[in-house]
Amino acid sequence: MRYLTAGESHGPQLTTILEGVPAGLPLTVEDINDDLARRQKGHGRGRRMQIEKDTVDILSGVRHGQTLGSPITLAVTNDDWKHWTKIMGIEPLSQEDQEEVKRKVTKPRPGHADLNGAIKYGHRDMRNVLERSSARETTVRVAAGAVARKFLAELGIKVAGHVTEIGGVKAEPQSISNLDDLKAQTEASPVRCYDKKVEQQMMDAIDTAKENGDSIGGIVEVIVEGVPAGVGSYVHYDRKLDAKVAASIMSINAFKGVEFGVGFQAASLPGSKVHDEIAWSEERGYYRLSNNLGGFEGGMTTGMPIVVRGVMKPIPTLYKPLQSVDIDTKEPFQASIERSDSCAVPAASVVAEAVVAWEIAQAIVEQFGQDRMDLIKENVQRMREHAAKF
Ligand SMILES: Cc1cc2nc3c(=O)[nH]c(=O)nc-3n(C[C@H](O)[C@H](O)[C@H](O)COP(=O)(O)O)c2cc1C
Ligand SMILES: C=C(O[C@@H]1CC(C(=O)O)=C[C@@H](OP(=O)(O)O)[C@H]1O)C(=O)O
Repeated sequence: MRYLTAGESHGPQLTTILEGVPAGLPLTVEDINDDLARRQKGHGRGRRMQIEKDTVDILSGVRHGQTLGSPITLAVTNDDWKHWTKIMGIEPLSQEDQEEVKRKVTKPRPGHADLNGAIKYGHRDMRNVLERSSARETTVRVAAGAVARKFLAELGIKVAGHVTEIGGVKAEPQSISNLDDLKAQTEASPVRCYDKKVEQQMMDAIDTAKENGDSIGGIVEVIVEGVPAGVGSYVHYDRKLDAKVAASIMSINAFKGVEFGVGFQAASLPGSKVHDEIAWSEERGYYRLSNNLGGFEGGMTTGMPIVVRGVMKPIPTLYKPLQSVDIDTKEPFQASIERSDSCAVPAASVVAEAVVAWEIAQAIVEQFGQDRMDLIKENVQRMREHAAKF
């Protein structure tokens, strides 16, 4: 399975084409809209989220509520487009419109793709860069992820994402063993954090940053339960599933690092506190006495929950201006801005769920059969039985 996305932040719509989703997967717009709505929430979002009410149109690849095996086209309309039809118009500008729309973006914002993208593509108007580098694109990645999540649910695999840290305020390591309970707590939280004790502190940290014209980042965690052991491979660098999952997290705008299980703490722990000892029982087959490695050994799943975290840097557009240089005049200036999120870590936890769900679903389709939901289900079940008896 693979997908491409297209669309500018203030253009008419975002689109994705999903290739290789097996035939026979039940799929409705509601399955996708639910995740789109979850991505729009979260304390710290800016005014744009009041304009947009993201919903999907399924334009191909689904008939009577079932996938066909043909490419699936998903589109989300930008409600803000109506305010940008001239600035973002597709046709060449008339003389009269040129006067009205002539203001180019020549002042690159530190932390954004603006300057590097302009140098790379030769754009003297950096709107040509920022429109596509914007995280608005994550809308359709969440739509693609919702399809992957539906696929995984058919195989009894659950995916949950949440926030574990915002602006230095940390949640207690979670002790909830049931993923459904964890999800219920997270969904009810304005910062998508299961730890009620720190929720208010997280919101206060966001509000303080905003009052100071600043922004903050944080850490999100995604847990995937129910993936059989042996998905991925150790035989080649580009078949290692942990590497693909890490790349998917790093592909989210503003993400700067990834860890699995105990992650970076492994640098200071002895091996006896890191490696997950192996046990066997009649009911469970092989299992681990701990899950410090976050569900991966040798680029393959261990059968334990996958636990992956990503760190998001603070939002780069600040109300407190940072210094930059105008690319036309070469004069220094201090950027001031009109609107931005001050913290998007809760929203990013939904994006992280989506990209991880896609990678796991893709690995399963590749390993257990490409075309038909019923055959994939049988093959996954066979693999589970094989592992239990092994
Ligand atoms: C859900 C989400 C919302 C974001 N909202 C904003 C925003 O409102 N303002 C902003 O400056 N950056 C925002 N970002 C981050 C930028 O898109 C990102 O930092 C920028 O494109 C540069 O990419 P890089 O940080 O990956 O290098 C957001 C990121 C995500 C994931
Ligand atoms: C539109 C979304 O996020 C946007 C991501 C973003 C950026 O620079 O990444 C900048 C802001 O866009 P605007 O300048 O239009 O307010 C955010 O609102 C979204 O998440 O749907």
